Amino acid sequence: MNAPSTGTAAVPGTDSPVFAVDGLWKVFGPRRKAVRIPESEYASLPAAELREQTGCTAAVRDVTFDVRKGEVFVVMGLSGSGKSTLVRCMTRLIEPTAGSLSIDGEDVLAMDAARLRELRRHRAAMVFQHFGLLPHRTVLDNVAYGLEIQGVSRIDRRAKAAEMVAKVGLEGLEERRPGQLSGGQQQRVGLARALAADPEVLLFDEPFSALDPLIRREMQDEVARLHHEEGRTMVFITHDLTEALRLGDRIALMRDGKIVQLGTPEEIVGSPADDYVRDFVRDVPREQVITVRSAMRPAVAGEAEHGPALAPAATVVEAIEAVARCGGPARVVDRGRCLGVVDDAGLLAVVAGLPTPDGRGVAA
Ligand SMILES: Nc1ncnc2c1ncn2[C@@H]1O[C@H](COP(=O)(O)OP(=O)(O)OP(=O)(O)O)[C@@H](O)[C@H]1O
Repeated sequence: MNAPSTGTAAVPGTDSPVFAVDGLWKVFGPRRKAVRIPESEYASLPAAELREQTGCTAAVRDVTFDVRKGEVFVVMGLSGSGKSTLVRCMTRLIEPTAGSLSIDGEDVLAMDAARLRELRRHRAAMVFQHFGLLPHRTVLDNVAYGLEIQGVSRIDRRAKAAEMVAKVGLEGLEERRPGQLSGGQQQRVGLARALAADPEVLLFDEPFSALDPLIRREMQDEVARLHHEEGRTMVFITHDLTEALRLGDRIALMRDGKIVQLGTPEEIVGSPADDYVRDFVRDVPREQVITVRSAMRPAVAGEAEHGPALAPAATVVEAIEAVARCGGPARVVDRGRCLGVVDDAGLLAVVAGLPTPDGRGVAA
């Protein structure tokens, strides 16, 4: 098994971390103190043996990552892999067992109750799958609720709430109650409520998993749009690979409480860290994720001067269209400089799962 990748490719935003998580553990079970994880030898037992011998579950095992400013960081994994526990630990809705955790350099584990409240209200707001809306309040009042708790005046909070309701596309529905809305609309109210507090980070816990596929897609587009417009840092939990690939700048793939790979969608699909990840991404249409930066080869004899130009982040699908239209190689151009070319052989190799010129994309 390879060491998990750290996801070193360029992502939007800067490199300064918002959240820094280091060596984090969460152990559940009545005997968790007695088993002394992570210090004891129990820490290295596989999940089933640990449960058998101690009755404990290590839901999060020695997890380390940063969430960078302005990125969408996706935590993905099958049911029971530890996603929710991990993200709840980040604002101490669940107390971690061991490890360190900071937000903007401030130690979250050292925060007192008042500081924690401030963290959850102003700095890292959570959007849940079950929207937690107040049934007897109108849409507008539900959105204003968080501001009410913060002590914002009625006039100001209603103005802010109206702005957020419009932002998530619910204009005209302000006076309805949650029961008079569809699931997707209710999720939009939940989103508007979280946005109203203007948090530095939005944490989404499988927000769309109860929605039907079309509405789900619509909500994903909504999140992508909001992210694009505002550049807000987001942490997004999902068990759906398509959702993860669509939304994530980087993805942490979890299995049995551990991160088995952390990387960009292209790194996860193009260079799976082990057989588990390879199996996970087997059915992903590679040409929609792999970029021409990985598929290009050096230009030879005059190729750098002719042919359609593509940005390095263009996908192989886009390149196939360009190459098919012009009947020759396309150039990969960054700020006026030709980095290389993609031709039909290189593009077909990606589709076929053969190694790309940069060594990625070894066949599954
Ligand atoms: N309060 C708890 N007490 C005991 N075990 C727990 C508790 N909460 C979670 N677990 C266990 O920890 C592991 C990780 O659970 P978690 O809910 O974090 O996974 P998940 O990946 O979010 O799953 P899902 O996608 O189903 O929500 C599971 O084995 C779960 O049974």
